[in-house]
This record gives sequence, structure tokens and C-alpha cells, in this order.
Amino acid sequence: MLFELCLILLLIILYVIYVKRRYFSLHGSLPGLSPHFLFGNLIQAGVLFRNISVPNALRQFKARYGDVFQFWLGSSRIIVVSGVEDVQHVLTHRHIYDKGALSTRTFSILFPDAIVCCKGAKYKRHAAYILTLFRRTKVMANLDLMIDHVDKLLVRWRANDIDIIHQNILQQCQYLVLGIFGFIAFDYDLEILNGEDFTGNELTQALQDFVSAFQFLLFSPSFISSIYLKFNSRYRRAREVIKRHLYQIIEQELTENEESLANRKRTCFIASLVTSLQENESLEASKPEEDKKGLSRQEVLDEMLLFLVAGFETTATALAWFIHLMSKHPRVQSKIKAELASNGGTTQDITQDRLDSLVYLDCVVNEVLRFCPPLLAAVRTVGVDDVLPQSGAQLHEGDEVLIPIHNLARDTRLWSIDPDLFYPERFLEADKNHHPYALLPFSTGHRQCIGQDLARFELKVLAARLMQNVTFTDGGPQVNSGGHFARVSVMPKHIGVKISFDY
Ligand code: HEM
Repeated sequence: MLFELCLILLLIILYVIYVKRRYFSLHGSLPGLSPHFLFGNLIQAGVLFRNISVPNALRQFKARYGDVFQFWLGSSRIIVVSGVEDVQHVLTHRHIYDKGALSTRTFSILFPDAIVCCKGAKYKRHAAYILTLFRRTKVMANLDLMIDHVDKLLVRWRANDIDIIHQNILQQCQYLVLGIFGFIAFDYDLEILNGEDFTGNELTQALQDFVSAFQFLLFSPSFISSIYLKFNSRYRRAREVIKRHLYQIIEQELTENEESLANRKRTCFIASLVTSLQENESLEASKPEEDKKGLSRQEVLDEMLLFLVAGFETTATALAWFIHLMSKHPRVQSKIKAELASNGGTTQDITQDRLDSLVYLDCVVNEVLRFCPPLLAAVRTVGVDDVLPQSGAQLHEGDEVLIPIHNLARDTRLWSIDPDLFYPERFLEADKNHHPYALLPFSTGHRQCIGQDLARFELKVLAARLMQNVTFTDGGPQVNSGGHFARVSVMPKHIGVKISFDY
């Protein structure tokens, strides 16, 4: 018995040594820090137990190891590439660098049939139906809806005591963006801004539970994520509720007459997607991918869940950063207000033309996305061995390449005005013609963010409406210290602002 136990122990030790050597040791000539078993570099970089955010950890590693280095994000080995010409090479050579397996592995646990997990012919089929949803004209048709939602939030703020320090700005931004998302995606009122406590209705709660479950998956190995989701009854209930609502909404859409459907297609995702539903799903499923047409119901459900995860938290995070940065930079706030006051219309009027003329506000939105990019990175998988042009680094088929958006945005070689300064005027002055790959909040090229027009438009509308009405002031060095909190997006950790109405 003792012998058998010792043998089993020995086998386990040998297996751990094998896994450590095979998967958790530096490969090739690229620099990096020898990783720990399972945790990779996360403990050494301070991400685990020392509260250092992943963007800051990658920045420190870059200072230590240069523009190209190996990094273990938990159990995943990635090659971080920060030299701007190498970045341009990776993002423009789509036949060598395709969507990163690191992200598709995570996403496919939740929505295997959404565009983010598709490649090749399946990607083309999905893209044909999905990309049209985000056309500029469709996005702009939601202007009044967005303004109405901000106005509802303003009513709530007006009822508060002026000296209150709002420390739940991030959550409030999430409720605001989620409420708007309910209409744009489903043409459905989540009623989130109606009640006292932002609870909304059954679907609101389910959407929030679904997003919370997603947070856990980010840095966990896929098998742990799958087990977690299998036993997470809250997640499973949320998915069922969303599915039930979505299928009901689809049935409802199918009963609409052609004229009303055409009308609703102008603004609402689901109304557009119903027209791409396959008439005979089992027939389409039996065809080779190249011959398939339309989307199945399951695919439509997965796309909607993806839009929720990809679009809601990122945009809310950017808005929360905007509010935090405004409270720290009263000069910038005054300039936005002056621009709003000087370009015609009544003080409360926001039209498309008026928005287009707000050049300074564009600079502020750009600067918020540069200074605090909501997403950490774009990830690509190397399809064939390649050498990077700037660093000369040798990459091998199957390597995962991570482009750290934050590092590029703060690289002193790429910005004439100190990149650690929050200074929107840079886009009108010395940094007007910055390198296009220095600023990549939505990434670029094949597989760039498909929702960027919507996100940019939404941010500008929400920021303009807020600035027409209120001023944010710093709630104090501790409660309003910013800092990073990395979930799906890189969120501000501490925001504490006072809100005063301008009239
Ligand atoms: C401020 C808000 C947003 C930011 C900063 C952002 C940023 C990004 C980034 C960096 C990527 C990765 C691109 C790559 O790998 O090259 C991405 C992908 C994506 N985004 Fe966004 N995004 C935002 C809002 C949205 C919205 C509103 C939607 C839709 C409702 C959306 C949908 C997507 C989708 C579907 C992808 C995957 C595209 C693909 O795999 O082909 N995003 N986003």
C-alpha cells in the first residue's frame, strides 16, 4: 500500500515537473521572467495579491524587458509586442495574424456561435449580417433615446443633496448604458432608471448576472471556467431568462408587418437580425459552411449576448473615466461648457449638426480613451512563422501576440506632449498628426471593434448632455483617487465626485 502511494506521489511530481517545463518556462530567445506554475507571472508582476493592474504590470515589464517580451497571463503564455512598427505589422497582416485563440477560448465557453469566436467562412457569413447593424446612420438614429436616458439620470441626481459625494458613479454609468442597450438591442424597456434602486425588471437582473459570471472567466483556465459555469445556478438562470425573453421578442418581431419591421430596423438590432433568420435551420446545418445562408436562432442569441458583454461594460467604463477625469480637470470642463454654449441652439438643444461641430469635445473623448483605454489589448494568433520588422523578434506558428493598447498610448517615443498628462488639446496641437498606431482604443484592421462608431457616438452624446447640465467636482484625494480595477474592461477603482447643477 505504502509502495503504491509513493508511486502515485512520484507520478504526480513527475507530471507537475513535466507541465512546469513544457508550459511554464521561458521558450526561445525572447526576454521575460520565468513563470510560476499555474499563476504564470501574475504573482511576480503584483497582479495577484499586490493590487497592481495588468496594464501597469505590462508597463513595468516593458520598462524592464523592452518592446517584445514573454508574459504568462495565468496559464497562458503570450508575447507582448509594443514597438509601433511591429504593432502595425501584426495588425495589418491578417493572413499571418488572426483573431487570438486566447480570447476566442474564453468567449466560446459563453457564446460559441458569436462573431468573436468565428473564423474563415463562418466569420464571413456572420460579418455579412452583423456589420450592417453598426452602420453610422443606424447608430445616429438613437440620439434622442440616449438623451432621454441621461435626462432620467439627471432627475435622480437633482433630487440628491448637493454635498453628497457619489461613490457609485461606475455603477450609475453601467445602469445608464444598460438602459440604452436594452432599447438599441432589443427595443425593450429594462426600466432600470425608473425605480428607486436601479433594479429594473427580470431581464435587467439576468443581463447583470450574465455579465458578472463573465468576469470570472477572464483569467481562469477554460476547464475551471466550464466547471464554474456548470455549477453556477445564477448564471444558468440568467441565460435561460435572456433566452426566453429573446425568443419571445423574436416571435413578436416575426408578427410585425413589413412596413413596421423596416421602420424598426433603422434603430433596433433584433429587428434587423430577425430578417436574417434561417427559414429551415436543419437544412442549413447540413450544408458545408461555405454554402450556408442566414443565422440560426442560437446564433442570434449568441450574438446578442456578445453585444451585451462587449458593448455595455466598455462604454460604461469609458463614461466613468470621463466623469472622474472631469472632476480632476475643471479647466477642461469649462472649455467643453464654453464650446457647448457658443455653437448656437438653445442650452438644451442637441442635434446631429450641433454634435458634429463640437471639435473640442471630440478631443476630450479621444483623450479619455487614450489616457484610460477601457480595454487592455488586442490579441492575435500567429498562423505561420514570422519575423517582426522593428525588433527582429522571431515568432512561431501558434504563438499568441498581445498588443498592449495602454503601453502605446503612454509611449513617450510616440507622443510629442508628455503622454502621462491628461491634455485634450494635444489633438489640436503638437500631437495632431500622431502615429495612427499610437492610439488604438478600439484596435484596428481585420477584427477591430465592430461597435466603435456606436461607442464613440454614445460617449459624445452622453458627455455633451451631462456637460450641458452639471459640473463634477473632486470628492477628495482618497475617494477620488482613480486607480485600476481590471475586469472585462479596465475600470476606475475609486471615483468620488460631487455633482452640482449649472442652473
Ligand atoms: C468604449 C467602448 C468600446 C471599446 C473601448 C471597445 C474596444 C474593443 C477592442 C479593443 C476590441 C478588440 C479588437 C481586436 O481584437 O482587434 C473590441 C472587439 C469587439 N467589440 Fe468593442 N469596444 C467598445 C464598445 C463596443 C460596443 C458598443 C460593441 C457592440 C455593441 C462592441 C462590440 C465588439 C465586438 C463584437 C468585438 C469583436 C470583433 C471581432 O472579433 O471581430 N464594442 N472592442
